[in-house]
Amino acid sequence: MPGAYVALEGGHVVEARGRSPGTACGELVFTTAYTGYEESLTDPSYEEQVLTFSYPLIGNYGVREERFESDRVHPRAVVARELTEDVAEWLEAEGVPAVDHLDTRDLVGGIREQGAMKCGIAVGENATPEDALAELERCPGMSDHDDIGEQVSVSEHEIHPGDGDETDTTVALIDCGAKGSIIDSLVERGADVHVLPHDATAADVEGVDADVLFVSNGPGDPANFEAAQKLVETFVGELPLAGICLGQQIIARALGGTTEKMDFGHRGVNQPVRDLESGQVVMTTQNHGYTVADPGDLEVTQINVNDDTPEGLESDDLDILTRQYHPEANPGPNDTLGFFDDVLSMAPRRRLVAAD
Ligand SMILES: NC(=O)CC[C@H](N)C(=O)O
Repeated sequence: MPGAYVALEGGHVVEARGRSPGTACGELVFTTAYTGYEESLTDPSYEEQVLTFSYPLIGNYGVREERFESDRVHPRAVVARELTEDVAEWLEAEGVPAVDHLDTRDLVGGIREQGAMKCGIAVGENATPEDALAELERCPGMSDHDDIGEQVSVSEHEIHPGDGDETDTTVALIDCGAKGSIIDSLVERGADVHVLPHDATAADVEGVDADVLFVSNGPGDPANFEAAQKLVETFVGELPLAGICLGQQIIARALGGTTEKMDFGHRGVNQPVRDLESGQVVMTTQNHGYTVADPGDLEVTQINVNDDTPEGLESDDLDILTRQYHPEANPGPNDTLGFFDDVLSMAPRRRLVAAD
């Protein structure tokens, strides 16, 4: 596979070693996570992005399906300093182009200085720098993917019954590209989880008799999830609301807030977050390129220690609880798993049982 090229916005082309053939384009982003490559590569939030690993060796403990967060690889292409044979074979089987043996430090430095950028990739026997540039040329901007929810969401209602005999909570989870661990974290706590498509209607939510409306993580610009935002607007004050990452952004927008694109985002497993009430700092897993700029009617209760961006939003009056980071971890630390207990404690039926 002699030809392997990465064309960067501005026209600079970097030569690499081809590990999985094909052509692709996407938004070039990096994660600093040093483990959890299977979880990251199957996280639907990476749809339409090209994922660069800043940790130099990726694949050193193999590839196991039980660690996947969804049923396929989501980044359009993968870049690393060194990919093991296992990972290269997996990506080739999935039809996802991959390159290594390039200076990822330089690449990451460039993204930090210039921000996340478009890139084009061409890998194969006859691939040329011009092929990579042609990919770059045809690459849409992240916000132009207005059908991105369709690419990652379930198309039909799915039910995941809660663990244990008696369930006292039903969660309607709006699937904007949900990681499997979010569903598992709720099911493990006994909740029945009804996964609904990203464009579910109010009647769909009413049909499952939900105690909590939960908006999942997901890819792209939160402005492109109009249906989910409308659902939140419909149920605010009627049902407790919870959200993770894209879910936080959608809920903030529905409550009169705004979101904006960050320069290069937060992606990694050691992002420090401070709780403003307790002062406690916890380590979190993150993967986002947008942030809440104005929280609207919500209160900011947690912030990122590095740049003060909002990490937790709440409203006691309206029963709303959201996180910008990923409490479900996978990959990353389990410090914030208690979020799921806090979300379920907002459910009216749980409150009744707890009061008995
Ligand atoms: N993990 C996520 O939900 C990401 C949210 C959104 N796509 C962002 O990049 O900010």
